[in-house]
Amino acid sequence: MSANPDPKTLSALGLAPNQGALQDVTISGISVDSRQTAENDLFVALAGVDMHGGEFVKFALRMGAGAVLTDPAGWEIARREIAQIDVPVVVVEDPRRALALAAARFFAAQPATITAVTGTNGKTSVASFTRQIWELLGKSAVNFGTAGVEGAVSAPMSHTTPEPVTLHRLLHGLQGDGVTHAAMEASSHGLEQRRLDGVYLTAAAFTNFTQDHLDYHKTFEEYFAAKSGLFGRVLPPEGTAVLNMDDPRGVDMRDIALSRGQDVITVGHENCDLTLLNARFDSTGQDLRFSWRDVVHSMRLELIGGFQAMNVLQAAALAIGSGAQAREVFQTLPELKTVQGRMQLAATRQNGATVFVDYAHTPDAVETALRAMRPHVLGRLLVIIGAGGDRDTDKRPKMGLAAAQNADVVFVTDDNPRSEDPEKIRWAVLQGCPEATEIGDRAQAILAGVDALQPGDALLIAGKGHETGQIVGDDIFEFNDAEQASVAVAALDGLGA
Ligand SMILES: CC(=O)N[C@H]1[C@@H](OP(=O)(O)OP(=O)(O)OC[C@H]2O[C@@H](n3ccc(=O)[nH]c3=O)[C@H](O)[C@@H]2O)O[C@H](CO)[C@@H](O)[C@@H]1O[C@H](C)C(=O)N[C@@H](C)C(=O)N[C@H](CCC(=O)O)C(=O)O
Ligand SMILES: Nc1ncnc2c1ncn2[C@@H]1O[C@H](COP(=O)(O)OP(=O)(O)OP(=O)(O)O)[C@@H](O)[C@H]1O
Ligand SMILES: N[C@H](CCC[C@H](N)C(=O)O)C(=O)O
Ligand SMILES: [Mg+2]
Repeated sequence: MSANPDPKTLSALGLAPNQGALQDVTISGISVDSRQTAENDLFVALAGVDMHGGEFVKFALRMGAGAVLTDPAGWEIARREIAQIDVPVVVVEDPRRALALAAARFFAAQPATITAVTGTNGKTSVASFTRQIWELLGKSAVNFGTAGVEGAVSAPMSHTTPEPVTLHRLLHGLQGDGVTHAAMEASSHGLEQRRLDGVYLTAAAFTNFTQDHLDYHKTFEEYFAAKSGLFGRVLPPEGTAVLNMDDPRGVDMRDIALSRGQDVITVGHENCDLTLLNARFDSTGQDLRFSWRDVVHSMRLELIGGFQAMNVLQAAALAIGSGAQAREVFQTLPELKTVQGRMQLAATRQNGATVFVDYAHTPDAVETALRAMRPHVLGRLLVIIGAGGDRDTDKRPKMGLAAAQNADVVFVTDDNPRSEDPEKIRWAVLQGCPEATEIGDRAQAILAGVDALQPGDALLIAGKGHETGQIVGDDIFEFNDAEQASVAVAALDGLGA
């Protein structure tokens, strides 16, 4: 998947040199980092958070760069530092967008059907459900984002939304592998930096908007503006916008989508195209009653948590908006599996009590996960929590409090103590939940939690989700919550359990 496609001219990439040597040249690759620039690459000098890529033009040229793309500030810096630039230079106001469009043209091929989802929470879940629906309809499909590439192709990824060269190399490779359908996550960083502007989307979804990433976006409005770019800029007018109208910002997104001439599918609890009318929860899932443009359907979901139903309906709407038949899409829903490490049913005791694993590692997430579980549980709700070392210390007692307020029984244990003294971290968590049982060893805590389960009870093991290691000092010990839950159930109920 890593090979570059055939070399192309700047003009074929939509780039016209206006500085340096004013001639069209053929480039063999595109690079945004001088350290990774190869002979005849187009080097793209971008404004960074700390420095400007313009400072590295001289190094990129030494590496053999065949052309440069930058903004006026980058050009100023480069010109100051380099006596004469003999390669063509393209100076534009928005080089990130020019890069995204050029990368799309350079790699040329993309799967025919691509959807993107933005929102503070639920992106990975909606993308995974969309891919699963397509697979159940017989398509060759992937989703990609925080959890890497999953589905017809598996690969790790370092970003939720990769920068354009990595993104289009991936899409080109997927198309070559016969993948026809891809569901991607659009992070607010990715949208702000125009990383996906060259992707041809058939449909795009908005899940919700709450506080996050204010370190990068500075204000709520900037953060919203980044997200709304998915509909205002990236999704073409012939695309379908799938919007969660339960979120107050859904109305703003709808105005933007309609002003661009996009089709809109609204999703929510009242008066929407796809309306969630009712849900009945039980120990392993929920029965949904929903309407699609006034026709009522009912369907079983083997998923825990009211918010998962909304994620599933948004995924269904993305599949419909990309051309699938609604009735066929709805028939796949009972087959959907939860996303790894997110409200994942990890084990069931012989007495019927259940054990779930979730990635909740903030006070808000602990509360959300426990509240979502409550209607599924006839008996008591037990939780195991811990807080990471070398991370926000302020959240520790708050996580303890969220656990105490929303669960009936709390165990406090270790979760990646890293360089810190684990006892001190547990002590801080316990300030919020003084009644909790403290068991430092995570495997022992899981065993104790599972042992305490009576018929009708459920246990949530929070914090590590899909993680496969426990970080202690500089060591990483193999550890997986779901695996440990199964081990504990087998030990207590016998191996056949
Ligand atoms: C905050 C942010 O998004 N930063 C991105 C940004 O880097 P930057 O602005 O800090 O770059 P810089 O270090 O100041 O350097 C400026 C430019 O000079 C170049 N350079 C630098 C040094 C050198 O020797 N030669 C050289 O050419 C750099 O490649 C860069 O283009 O531009 C780089 C190139 O496009 C990105 O790799 C980098 O992502 C960094 C790695 C990152 O971690 N981003 C995270 C925050 C991110 O995008 N996260 C979201 C998900 C968030 C979430 O939902 O949790 C994601 O989609 O993954
Ligand atoms: N629709 C939703 N509304 C509220 N909370 C949700 C929703 N979907 C998921 N969550 C919560 O958010 C957590 C992360 O879910 P998910 O990974 O799907 O989100 P994400 O947007 O991809 O997050 P990230 O930005 O970290 O990649 C889940 O463990 C769950 O507790
Ligand atoms: N990626 C996040 C999540 C950590 C989850 C939890 N297991 C922890 O180690 O705190 C972090 O590194 O802060
Ligand atoms: Mg994600």
